Amino acid sequence: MSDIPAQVSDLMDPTQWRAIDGFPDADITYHRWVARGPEGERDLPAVRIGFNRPEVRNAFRPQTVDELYRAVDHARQTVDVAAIILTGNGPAADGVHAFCSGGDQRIRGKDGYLYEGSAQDAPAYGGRLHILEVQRLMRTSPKVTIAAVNGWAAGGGHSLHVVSDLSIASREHARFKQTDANVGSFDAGYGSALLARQVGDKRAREIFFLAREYSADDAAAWGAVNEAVPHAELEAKALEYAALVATKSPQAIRMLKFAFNLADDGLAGQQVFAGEATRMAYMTEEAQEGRDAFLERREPDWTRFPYAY
Ligand SMILES: CC(C)(COP(=O)(O)OP(=O)(O)OC[C@H]1O[C@@H](n2cnc3c(N)ncnc32)[C@H](O)[C@@H]1OP(=O)(O)O)[C@@H](O)C(=O)NCCC(=O)NCCSC(=O)c1cc(O)c2ccccc2c1O
Repeated sequence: MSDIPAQVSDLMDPTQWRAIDGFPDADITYHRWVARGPEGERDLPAVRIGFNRPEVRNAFRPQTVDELYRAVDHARQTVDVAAIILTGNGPAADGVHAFCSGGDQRIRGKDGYLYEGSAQDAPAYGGRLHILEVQRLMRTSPKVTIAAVNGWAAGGGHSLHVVSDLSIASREHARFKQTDANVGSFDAGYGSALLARQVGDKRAREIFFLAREYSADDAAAWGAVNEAVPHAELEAKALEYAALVATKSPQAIRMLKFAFNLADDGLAGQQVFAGEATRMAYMTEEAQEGRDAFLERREPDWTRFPYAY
């Protein structure tokens, strides 16, 4: 039985989680959902990733993004994980809750976000904008990402909820504000284009151009989040979603996720979808006949396989 981890957030019930080896609590926390009982401990099919910088409304700096990428990729490669819950730890000392407030403006250099100690003008230390790599990984990972928006979702944090497959918002504390244009930034990729798909073009332009603050109920009414729930129920609801996803066929879920992404992701989306189609084809006797014929140095015998109509 693993140790019960520290309670990293008001909503996290530590008895339901175990820390994941190799991921010490730092700018993010990363936990595996578990069931503990008299018979011992059993892993359950979800992980929880929490932004862990509540003092800056969970803004991300380059090392946060590195840790986030590594955790999302670890979850991607963990075959008994169906869903990733992405949320923010907190609240901060002033009692304010945050999901994520985007790039940390204090360490923004002239060409991106800087690692601690990096000299702005040294050529080896360019600024980073690699939250976009995390967004791409979230799209190409077969795991369903569920944003549990517990507080402020602003700027690049707003975009992370937009890119998530599903979003649930705390009715009391979730606040949505797309501040990119306030600070001379713009997510001109998924953060704006997918938002327009979700809420409609005029509303998406309003959200970006006016940078006003919106509530969980606004977001639910517009289809930007799946549900607004009482704050105390937010993580339980996210786990309920994850558990439901895990009752479905893994193959069907990944084909559906990649099918939803395909048109918007162009040829890159087609490639991801097609990769899974190839995996299914490899499982057929027909494809195996091709492999076997090559290895046995004979002509393949396709006569058993019809030209289906
Ligand atoms: C999120 C807020 C609306 C919350 O307002 P509130 O009044 O509750 O809190 P404060 O403003 O007082 O903040 C408390 C405390 O936290 C610090 N802080 C908050 N957000 C950040 C931040 N993003 N960076 C650094 N510090 C932050 C704040 O300074 C206070 O500190 P004190 O020491 O004074 O106590 C409000 O905080 C807010 O509007 N935050 C900024 C949101 C924002 O503009 N984010 C950046 C948008 S740009 C972006 O995220 C982005 C990143 C990328 O990497 C991209 C890559 C490629 C394309 C686009 C990208 C992109 O757009």
